[in-house]
Amino acid sequence: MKVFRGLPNAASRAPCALAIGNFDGVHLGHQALLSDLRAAATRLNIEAAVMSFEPHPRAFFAQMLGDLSKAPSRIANLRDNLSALDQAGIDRVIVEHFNAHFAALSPEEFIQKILVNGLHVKLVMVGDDFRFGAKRAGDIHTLKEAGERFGFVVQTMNTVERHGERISSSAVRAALVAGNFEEAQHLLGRPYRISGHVVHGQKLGRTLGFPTLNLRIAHHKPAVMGIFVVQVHGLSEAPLPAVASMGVRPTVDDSGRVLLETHILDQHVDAYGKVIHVEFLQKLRDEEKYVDLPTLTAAIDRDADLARSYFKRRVGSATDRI
Ligand SMILES: Cc1cc2nc3c(=O)[nH]c(=O)nc-3n(C[C@H](O)[C@H](O)[C@H](O)COP(=O)(O)O)c2cc1C
Ligand SMILES: Nc1ncnc2c1ncn2[C@@H]1O[C@H](COP(=O)(O)OP(=O)(O)OP(=O)(O)O)[C@@H](O)[C@H]1O
Repeated sequence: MKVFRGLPNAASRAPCALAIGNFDGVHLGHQALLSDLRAAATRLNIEAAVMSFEPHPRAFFAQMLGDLSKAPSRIANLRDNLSALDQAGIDRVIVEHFNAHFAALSPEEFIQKILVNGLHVKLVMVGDDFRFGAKRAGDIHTLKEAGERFGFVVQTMNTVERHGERISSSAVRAALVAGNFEEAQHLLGRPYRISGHVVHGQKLGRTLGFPTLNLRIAHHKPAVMGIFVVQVHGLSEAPLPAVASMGVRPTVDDSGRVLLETHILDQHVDAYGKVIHVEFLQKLRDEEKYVDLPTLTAAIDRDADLARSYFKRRVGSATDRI
């Protein structure tokens, strides 16, 4: 899969079937749409392409208004979203920088400059609620009318629902914020995981007795925040039981930088530079600012014990079923 930051240059503009959206989390609704897109592209013998936006348009508008509480939290980082698009068989992803210039494009300008001249679209696949262009003025009818003029087809997708509710990134965010990882898994069609390269931390964890594998989180508002029971994939055949903290570590750091720190239970692993996948299983608590390091260490000690009990219970219930 090829990834472009902004529109590809003229040499890379092969005709394509295109889906447009944020695709945060690549949930089951997205996957159904991408599967139809893949089939249409194969039928027409053209590339399957996705146009996505960075930052999320609602995060951009929230920043313009100076009210970050209006920005949507982020389900997945770019690496995980791209990897899910790759698995869906997409050939090309265009990550468009969403800025004031882009936001001001009228529906007609978006169609002419981006879809027709920029991407040579032959087919556009969208959900039935699709809106685009400045002030969200364009809809499926605008797109279909332009398709007749410019020679592309518009194909729409019926809404994919679960228990009568539309599956959406917003629904996944709500499940994650509530710590309901089972519901998130039902909406995503796979367990909720965050992946990344292990980076060096302040190495304070070792002296506290809890060394951690640290992943940098590039965005400021992850959908999960707090302390969690997790398991780590990518270091051995079986996933490793662990406990993790996603947050800004107010006791030891005032930079406001978000980190995902994972302590593997009861074994030493050296994973610097490796890519790991942290799967979230249960929320234990919110992050706290402790008065000193011994109080913090005692709290992490309790978290680790709770995580060990979680895994023991899980083994117990698996043996019960045999
Ligand atoms: C299970 C767990 C729970 C944690 N809870 C908190 C917390 O509530 N408040 C906090 O400031 N830091 C918390 N931390 C982060 C620690 O402050 C951090 O891991 C420690 O300072 C070592 O970081 P370093 O190895 O990157 O230096 C937690 C870490 C883990 C692994
Ligand atoms: N449940 C669904 N069924 C069918 N199509 C969907 C579904 N969810 C999203 N789509 C379509 O997938 C494309 C990308 O969607 P996008 O990520 O922008 O929306 P979303 O998942 O509803 O996210 P948010 O909740 O952040 O608005 C759009 O064409 C959208 O209409």
